[in-house]
Amino acid sequence: MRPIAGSECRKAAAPLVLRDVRVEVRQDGGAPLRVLDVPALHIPSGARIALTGPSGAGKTTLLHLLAGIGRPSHGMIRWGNLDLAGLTESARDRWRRQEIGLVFQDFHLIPELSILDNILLPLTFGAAGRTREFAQRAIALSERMGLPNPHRRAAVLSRGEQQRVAMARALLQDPAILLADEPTASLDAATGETLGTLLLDAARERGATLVVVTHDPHLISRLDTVHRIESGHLLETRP
Ligand SMILES: Nc1ncnc2c1ncn2[C@@H]1O[C@H](COP(=O)(O)OP(=O)(O)OP(=O)(O)O)[C@@H](O)[C@H]1O
Repeated sequence: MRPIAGSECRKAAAPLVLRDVRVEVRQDGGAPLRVLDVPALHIPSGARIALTGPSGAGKTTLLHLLAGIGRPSHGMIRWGNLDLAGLTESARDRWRRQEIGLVFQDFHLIPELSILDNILLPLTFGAAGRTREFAQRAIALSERMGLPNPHRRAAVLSRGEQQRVAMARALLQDPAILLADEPTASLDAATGETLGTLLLDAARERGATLVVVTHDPHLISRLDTVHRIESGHLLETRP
């Protein structure tokens, strides 16, 4: 497939290193409950990684830490020289807008807005501004994702179409790191395979690091490395 114009001038992703990362939560003033324990994790630049494991194991918690959404209770998270866990919330938000394309588990679309406006949504919060170039890029991404008329409202889209919008939005600013939470969940097999291919192609064309939370065996088989999490513990790695 044809790369989207403008994607040739991207930055390379930095490698990711986690050490002694723990997340503890407190509910109703009770004792802290450990929901994630990652003694060590290294994700090289441009790697394509699956995070898998049972429901409630801590996969989304880990993915959000990699995106700088929340901070660990303990430990170190570094992207290259950047100490992500040491940044303030606003600095992490800025960093995420510049470096990360994130596909949330439940899409995070605004139903009243069009496909196009949903794809352009990240510009509302960042410094980049909604330029003609970004609008053209959003239309190109929408076509690339196989979406219908970009002026249709998100409210009328199927789940597969919503997922395509979420993926186009994640690619808008040509991120060096792509993170996706269950991108093929609750889609039929054919749609899941198509969206998996779009995601893998997008990562490959950019040389982006790709981390995917998934239970989908077919998608897992197409990624380079599989990390399994159970009850908050990062257990095994399959190259
Ligand atoms: N802020 C929080 N407060 C209380 N519990 C939390 C919090 N964040 C995560 N948890 C708990 O941590 C555990 C891991 O949640 P997480 O969403 O990371 O699991 P998951 O592996 O992504 O699950 P699923 O596959 O069902 O999406 C769950 O038991 C969840 O309830």
